[in-house]
Amino acid sequence: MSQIWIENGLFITMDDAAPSFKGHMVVTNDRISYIGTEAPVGLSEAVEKIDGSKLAFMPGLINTHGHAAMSLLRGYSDDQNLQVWLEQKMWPMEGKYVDQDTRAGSGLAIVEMLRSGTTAFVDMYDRMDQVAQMTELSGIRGVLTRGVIGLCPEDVQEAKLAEAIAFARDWNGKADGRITTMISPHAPYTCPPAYIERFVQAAHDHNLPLHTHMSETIAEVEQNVRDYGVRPVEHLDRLGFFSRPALVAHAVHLNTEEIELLAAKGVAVSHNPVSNLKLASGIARVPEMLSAGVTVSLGTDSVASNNNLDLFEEIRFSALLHKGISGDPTAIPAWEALKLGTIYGAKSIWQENDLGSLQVGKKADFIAIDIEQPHFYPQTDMISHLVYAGSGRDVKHVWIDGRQVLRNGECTFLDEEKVRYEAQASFDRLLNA
Ligand SMILES: N[C@@H](CCSC[C@H]1O[C@@H](n2cnc3c(=O)[nH]cnc32)[C@H](O)[C@@H]1O)C(=O)O
Ligand SMILES: [Zn+2]
Repeated sequence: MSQIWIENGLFITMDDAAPSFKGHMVVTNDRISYIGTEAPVGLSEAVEKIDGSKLAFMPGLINTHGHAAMSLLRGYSDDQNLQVWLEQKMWPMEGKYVDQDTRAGSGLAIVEMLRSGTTAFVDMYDRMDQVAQMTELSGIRGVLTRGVIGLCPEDVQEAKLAEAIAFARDWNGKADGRITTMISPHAPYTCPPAYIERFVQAAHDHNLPLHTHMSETIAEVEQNVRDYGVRPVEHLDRLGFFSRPALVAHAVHLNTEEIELLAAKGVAVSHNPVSNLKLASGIARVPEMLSAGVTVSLGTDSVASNNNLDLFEEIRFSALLHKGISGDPTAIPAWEALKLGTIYGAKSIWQENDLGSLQVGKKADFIAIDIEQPHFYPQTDMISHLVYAGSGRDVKHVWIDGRQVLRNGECTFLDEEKVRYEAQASFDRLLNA
């Protein structure tokens, strides 16, 4: 049995019953076994004590949409809209990837995520065995899925679907349960309807959730109406997509009926504010979705459209952006913004019983923030400070499943120098390939 005792820390729990307090937390093996203001009793003699007096602790952040391996393409194409960026810039480069590139790119992304306090990430890409292996090695938690673009001949479609199913089946529950999987047609505009139906069927057959990009741009919505006579939400609904647990990324352009339908069907939305701003896609109607009862969480999308994986930025953007465009300063208050990055993230990946808050019985996925810095003074409302003044660079330690995966800002299971070297080598090769 291993035990950790965090002494005299400031805990931001994400539990409405006790949002924040000075106190103690005990982790026994991979779960939180005690949290409270009083010192714990009856601990094992071998307990590892951690002085929490200069730190704030909170649940690890959950990034509910991204493409880790695209970290190699950071800064490769800025200041373009989605269509040009994807078709003329990303896809040609991605077409040159070999296994080592996906491995190098996802390694780089994982280091960046751990260093900025993300403990679980959703990843949609191909060559997913590489991503899964890096996930396993690094200690991070992943919800992984082989995304499929279906604009290809039928035999290639068959092979990709088979690969997506095989990956999801092989890796679900692996890495001590840190890896779970989903089934993902890339988007309604890159997969024909009959093909999407096969993903839905596979999700039913193998009891897996579904993930996709949806209603990201006005052009996408218009094209969907032109091609299929309905907007993307109704289109996916007709194809049975929402008959399974589903997580959709973006959902920027929704009308009120669509928001109500997503709420009624229990569809989770990954809001990617920075990527949506950078690609000029628009601003999702998050306050309306939240008041309609839609589960909304936060994603970075890839760094090729962000250009970093610091989820504290999405938290702050969601707190600011929706005030700005609604003219309502109470839109998405600090506590709600933090929930988007934590407990709502856990709900979006169907793991709210295990993740997203510091509560007894939950998995010990938590982060420690160095609050002895000027931007956290005066030390008053740390929830406000974390949202409006903090950043991922303030994260000092990270634990996942009770294992320390980041110590003093450095990954414990990955060789960061090697990761940076390999990312550069891959990029240099891709550029000249
Ligand atoms: N190459 C794969 C599909 C990969 S899924 C992930 C894809 O999503 C793309 N992507 C990244 N960000 C976005 C976004 O915001 N909207 C739509 N697609 C995106 C990315 O370029 C990548 O091609 C195949 O064999 O079918
Ligand atoms: Zn995406």
